[in-house]
This record gives sequence, structure tokens and C-alpha cells, in this order.
Amino acid sequence: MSITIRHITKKFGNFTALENVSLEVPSGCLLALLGPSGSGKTSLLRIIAGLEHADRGSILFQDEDVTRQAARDRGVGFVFQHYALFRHMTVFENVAFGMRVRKLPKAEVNERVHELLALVRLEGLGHRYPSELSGGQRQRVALARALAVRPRMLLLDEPFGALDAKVRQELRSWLRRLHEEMHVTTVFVTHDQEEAFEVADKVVVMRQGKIEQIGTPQQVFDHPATPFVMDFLGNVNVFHGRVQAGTAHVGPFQLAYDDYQHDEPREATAYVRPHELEIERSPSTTAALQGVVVQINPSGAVVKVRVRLDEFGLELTVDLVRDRAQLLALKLNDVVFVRPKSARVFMPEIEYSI
Ligand SMILES: Nc1ncnc2c1ncn2[C@@H]1O[C@H](COP(=O)(O)OP(=O)(O)OP(=O)(O)O)[C@@H](O)[C@H]1O
Repeated sequence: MSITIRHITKKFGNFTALENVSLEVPSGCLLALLGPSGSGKTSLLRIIAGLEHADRGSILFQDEDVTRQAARDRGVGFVFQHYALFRHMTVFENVAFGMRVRKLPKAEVNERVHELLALVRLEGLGHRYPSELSGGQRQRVALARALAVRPRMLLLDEPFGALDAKVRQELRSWLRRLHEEMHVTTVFVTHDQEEAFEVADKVVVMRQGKIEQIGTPQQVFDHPATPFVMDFLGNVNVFHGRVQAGTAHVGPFQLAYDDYQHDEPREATAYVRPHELEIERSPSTTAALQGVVVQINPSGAVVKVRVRLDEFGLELTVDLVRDRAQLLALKLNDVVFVRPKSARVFMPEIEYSI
């Protein structure tokens, strides 16, 4: 079941929470709404759910206009960050609840609950109470409960937000696998870019009530449409400067820049991700700048290195793959040379990659 969002505007008093937002969620897609706090993600999710009504615009489920339909008639399943399971009910009863309300036959309810508990990998825990489960298990019960009434789509608002990093990580891959089994159209709110990129087929980056970019995780990461998206994706070295006559003078770097050949200088900002910087023991080009290693942190598959460029009063973050780090055998206070392998330069209204 696809979702079409057309020109949605939502105000709270004088404050515009969503401004003319349009979006298509294809059937069977797992889409992440990603953005900083207050960017309008939850408001949009609540409008899709029917828990909130837009001032302008419409919502369609497939070809059906549901804009004025009440939440209970829309057939959506929800999971929220602090999803309150019924504490006095067992896991089994929590999952069965919606079906009992709909007065489904007992045998059918039993069968479906068992099926769902297997799906969320909680077989054998039906007799427990929520207080006897871990946070991650509770969120899986919440998801089973949302799925019990065969919703037309799933809406998840920071479902793993309250859990610790390791459990979040497990639940992300679990959610992805579950989605591949079920193919229920799902909209997922998160402010965590890693989570969005790992789980979603499509990512929508929001800012101040508007959509900044829509794309696959790869498209958004490799081709951020705006400086905001680049910045929000985090962990980026930012250099301000100008472009002029085929050269970008950004921060300490002078880079060949063929796309702008005019003599008239234009203001520009360059963004270089940590993995786009190279560290060398001796300078291979004139673009390499001398610095001192001030921090070395192994972090998963990469080693994060901070290099201070005293001459420019700057510190850069560089990600080295393990092999490269081993080869360089860096130590604190080593003198090294840093060189950008690639950079993304934004001029107001124009973006180029070099
Ligand atoms: N009922 C309300 N009354 C007044 N303002 C509201 C209401 N709901 C949301 N807002 C405001 O609208 C803006 C968008 O809120 P929303 O919850 O959609 O953002 P969000 O991107 O989901 O943020 P978060 O990640 O913090 O939940 C915020 O500035 C918020 O304060």
C-alpha cells in the first residue's frame, strides 16, 4: 500500500511545523524520516496516522483519500519510543488485545499470536509480563502487537530511541530482516543517521518543516543536496574560503577546481569527510599540509586520528582504514602531512564535486 503526501502544511499557532511537504512512499518501502529535533518528523508521522490533522494538503493510501478519515479507520500500526504495553497483561494478552477487541474467534487469535511471537523471535515468552522483559524485547512485543491486526502500514516513531547502543544495533538489523519477510509499507522516524542508513530503502532528510533531500541512503550520503544535509550527516571537516580562476582556496587548502574559471572570486565552503583525508609521512603533493597527531582512537573498522595544523589553528579528523593505520604506525605527537583525496565544494546555489 503506497502513501502519497501532497502539499501538507501544519501550523501550531503562529509556528509552521510543516510547510508544503509532498512525498511518495512506494508500496512495500521502508522509508526513514531523518532530521534534527523539531524538524517536523513526528508531526508528519502523526498526520499520516490521523492523530493530527493538516491545515492544508492531502494524504492518500494507494488511491484512497484518507485526509479526513479518523485514525482508527486508517488501519495503521504504530510503535512509539515509549510504547506502553499493558503492564497487567502477559505478552500473549498484549499481542492478542487488538484481535480480542475485534472479537476474532479464539482459535484464530491463538494461532496468530503464536505466529507473531515467532516472527519477532519471542517464542516461549508469551506468559511473561512486560516487567520481566528487556527493553529490546518489549519493543519487539510492541511491534508484534502493532502487526496483530494486519495493518495496511506501519508507523514507527523512534522505536529504539530509549534503548542502549548495542540493543539498538541488534534491533536495527532485526527490523530490516523483518521488513524483508513482511513487506509492509513502513515509515520510520529517527534523528540518527546511522540508523536511517542501515535500515531504510529510502531516506527523507527534513529541516525546519521542509524536505531537504529524498534519496536512497547511498544517494544521500554520496550526493548530499545541500550544505545542511552534508553537515547533518555528521563528522565532516568544514573549510570556508573562495573559488577563483580554477582554484578553490578553502581553509588551508588550495585545490585545483576546474568548474569555476572566472577571475571574480566567489565565496565557497568545502566539506571533506574524515575518510576523504589521507595522512602521509612525507608530503606527496604541495597540497599536503604539515600537522601533529594529537589523538588516535581505534573505532570499529577504522582508526580515528585527530591532526592539529598549528600554522592554521585547525584540528582535522581523519579516518584511516586499519591496514593503512598499521602501515603508518602513528604515535601521538608524530609530525605528519594531511592531504584531501576529494572534497565537496558548495557555492551559494551551486554545488560541485572535485
Ligand atoms: N501540539 C503542538 N503544539 C505546539 N507546537 C508543537 C506541537 N507539536 C509539535 N510542535 C512543534 O512543531 C515542531 C516540530 O515538532 P515535531 O515533533 O514534528 O519534530 P521532530 O522532528 O519529530 O522532533 P523530535 O525529534 O524532537 O521529536 C517543534 O518545534 C514542536 O515544538
